[in-house]
Amino acid sequence: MDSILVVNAGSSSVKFQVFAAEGEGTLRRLIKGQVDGIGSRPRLRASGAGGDPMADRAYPIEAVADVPAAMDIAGEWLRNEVRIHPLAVGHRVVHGGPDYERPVLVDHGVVSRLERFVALAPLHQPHNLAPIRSILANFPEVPQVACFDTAFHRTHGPLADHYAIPHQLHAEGVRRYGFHGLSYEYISRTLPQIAPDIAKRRVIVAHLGSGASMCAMKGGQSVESTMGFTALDGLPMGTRPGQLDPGVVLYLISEKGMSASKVQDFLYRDCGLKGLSGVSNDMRELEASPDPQARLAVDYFVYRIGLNAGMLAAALQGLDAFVFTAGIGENSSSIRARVAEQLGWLGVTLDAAENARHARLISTATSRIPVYVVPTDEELMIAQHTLALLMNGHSQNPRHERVS
Ligand SMILES: Nc1ncnc2c1ncn2[C@@H]1O[C@H](COP(=O)(O)OP(=O)(O)O)[C@@H](O)[C@H]1O
Ligand SMILES: CC(=O)OP(=O)(O)O
Ligand SMILES: [Mg+2]
Repeated sequence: MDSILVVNAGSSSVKFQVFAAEGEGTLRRLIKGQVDGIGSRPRLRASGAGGDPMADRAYPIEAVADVPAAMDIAGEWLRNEVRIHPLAVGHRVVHGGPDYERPVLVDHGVVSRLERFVALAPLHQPHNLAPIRSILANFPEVPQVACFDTAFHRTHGPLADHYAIPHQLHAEGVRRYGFHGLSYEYISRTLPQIAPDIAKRRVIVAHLGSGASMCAMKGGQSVESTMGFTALDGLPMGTRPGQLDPGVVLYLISEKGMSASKVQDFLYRDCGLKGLSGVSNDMRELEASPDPQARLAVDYFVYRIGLNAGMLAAALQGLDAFVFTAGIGENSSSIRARVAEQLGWLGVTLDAAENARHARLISTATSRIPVYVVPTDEELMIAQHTLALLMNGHSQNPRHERVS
């Protein structure tokens, strides 16, 4: 059977899915899996078409210390135990820079152009490109498609796209790209099935995972994002600080004598929930911890989501709905409840029981702003783009099938 393998390396997880490509551009999910808890509680889990478990293995923290180690575990399982031979492979590539506004078939030239953005996404880009390079070297006949986090945000107008810096830097690519675009694209294509009228209006989507950002959408298109040139800006994340006065970076260099690479490591790996709590980068561990610093980190996360929601509501000149997605947004009813409290002044009232059972609609019938939980599916988005590129040579409007 013709299958498409999708690989999505995030900052705390490697996610993968295998789809059967059936006639007329239809996809059927065969396998869904992930290695998550990298650096905290590593675990490989995978399930088959009907959700039947295929693997569930825990690893000691030192056995899966980073994303490449997680990638090896997922790759070995798929090769040696599932024995898949995909027709094509679709990859999430976090940074597409100014050149790529849609998915692209990969060759050596594309890989070298994407390597230029490694410095702009050091937690992701190297891990996105490593499997592409390895498949190019070992299975050059297998088509590969790169799908970009940045592409969905290319609808930003000039005000959202600029920093107040000399124009020459913007011309050479120092812009507010925005990330998590495959997740937002999936929500944008799914919302019309859930709430058709609302999908046409002003919506804030909060992608709260290990990396976290929010997107202001109007009519299903991105008009503003909390992330910018890199995936460091905006909300606090597992190990990244989110919005930070650039003066702090100058202080680290001039007063602490830190080199550029030390500062890079610090900002990408030692800050955020991990740095502030001193306990963990993993929201599950912070929520379970009695440590006051862990509580401060969770409070800060919730507070900054509220502040940024105010900013995005201003960009949209109002708000018609709020959507939670990604690891924390889909699974933590207590974070959702606390964020909703912050959004009370905008007209949000949660239904505690619906929130506790992770319902699709979690606001009360009288809430002025409806609040939804929509599990994201970046891998399905990537599979659709990959199939569309293989079939038509372009991927502007992939079919959006619901898959089991
Ligand atoms: N039940 C849960 N409660 C709270 N947080 C959760 C839960 N399940 C997952 N998470 C959090 O979600 C985050 C991972 O989200 P995910 O979207 O998979 O991240 P990424 O793709 O960036 O690696 C982690 O911080 C993890 O602790
Ligand atoms: C861009 C980004 O932060 O991605 P992730 O949340 O998957 O780490
Ligand atoms: Mg992710």
